[in-house]
Amino acid sequence: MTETMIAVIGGSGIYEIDGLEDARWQAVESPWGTPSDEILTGRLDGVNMAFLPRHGRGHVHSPTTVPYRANIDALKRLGATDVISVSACGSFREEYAPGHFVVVDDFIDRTFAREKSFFGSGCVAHVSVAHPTCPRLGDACYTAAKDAGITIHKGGTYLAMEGPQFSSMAESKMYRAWGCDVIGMTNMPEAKLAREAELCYASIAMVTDYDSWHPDHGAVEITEIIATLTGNADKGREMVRRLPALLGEDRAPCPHGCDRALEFAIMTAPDKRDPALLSKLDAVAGRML
Ligand SMILES: CSC[C@H]1O[C@H](OP(=O)(O)O)[C@H](O)[C@@H]1O
Ligand SMILES: Nc1ncnc2[nH]cnc12
Repeated sequence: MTETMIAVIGGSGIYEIDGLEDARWQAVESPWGTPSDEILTGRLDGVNMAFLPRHGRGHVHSPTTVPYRANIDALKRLGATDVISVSACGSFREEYAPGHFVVVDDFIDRTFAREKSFFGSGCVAHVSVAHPTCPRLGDACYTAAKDAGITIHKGGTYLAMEGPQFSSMAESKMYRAWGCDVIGMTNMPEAKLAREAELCYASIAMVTDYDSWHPDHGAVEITEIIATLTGNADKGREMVRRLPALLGEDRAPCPHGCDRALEFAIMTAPDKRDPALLSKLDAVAGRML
């Protein structure tokens, strides 16, 4: 058994969580750069918690400039075992209405201006992201949200776009035709990096709008998104408050293998590995190096 640490990455509109015992914001240094902000740590119902505002307090980072590698590395360094991403999103389905939550279980990654891996020349690794989220963690979020009276849907494919502009109507219709359910700008490469770092990752998408495909709704307006976000953010915090009781203080190995993702992934021969890269990989892959 390992001691659980639930890390929450708060998206647009979620810059803090309340109710933590021994709460303190702490700076965590990472060889992958400076994380989006300090990390709020504490305990909730006896379980270790960490909270990181993805865009930084005051919303400093755009979806492209969020330091995804530093964020995931810093959470791993602190001892996180489970990462829950809570994000605003647009919806491609009539029944996934603004104010509803979706447990995302797959992604299409259309981002193109971000560093997507901890690995590379000098230490090459290929992890599987066939199933990019953790069903155990997603199920706990679903139960927590239901218990909090939130309308939540199980399962959805999230289209990760580069942004920062919203999609054109033609793009929106195309993503819908591809079978995508929701759209946002931040869950990639975050989910891929969490897998490389052997962290369980669940994504809860909070619907704020119908993107631009819907004939009865106009273009996405940031003012409308912000209005919906305010209500969603309170619900998101309600869901988080219920998670420690569901996940527990100690954690059995992940039945889906998220915590063993690197086991056969590293390709580079030990004598060909770059010592400088290996030293940066101490937290993410130290177990395997
Ligand atoms: C505020 S609307 C656009 C913005 O909101 C989402 O951010 P996050 O995923 O961090 O909640 C979306 O991905 C865009 O970055
Ligand atoms: N329609 C949308 N497209 C991309 N990111 C979003 N975040 C919230 N709504 C969005």
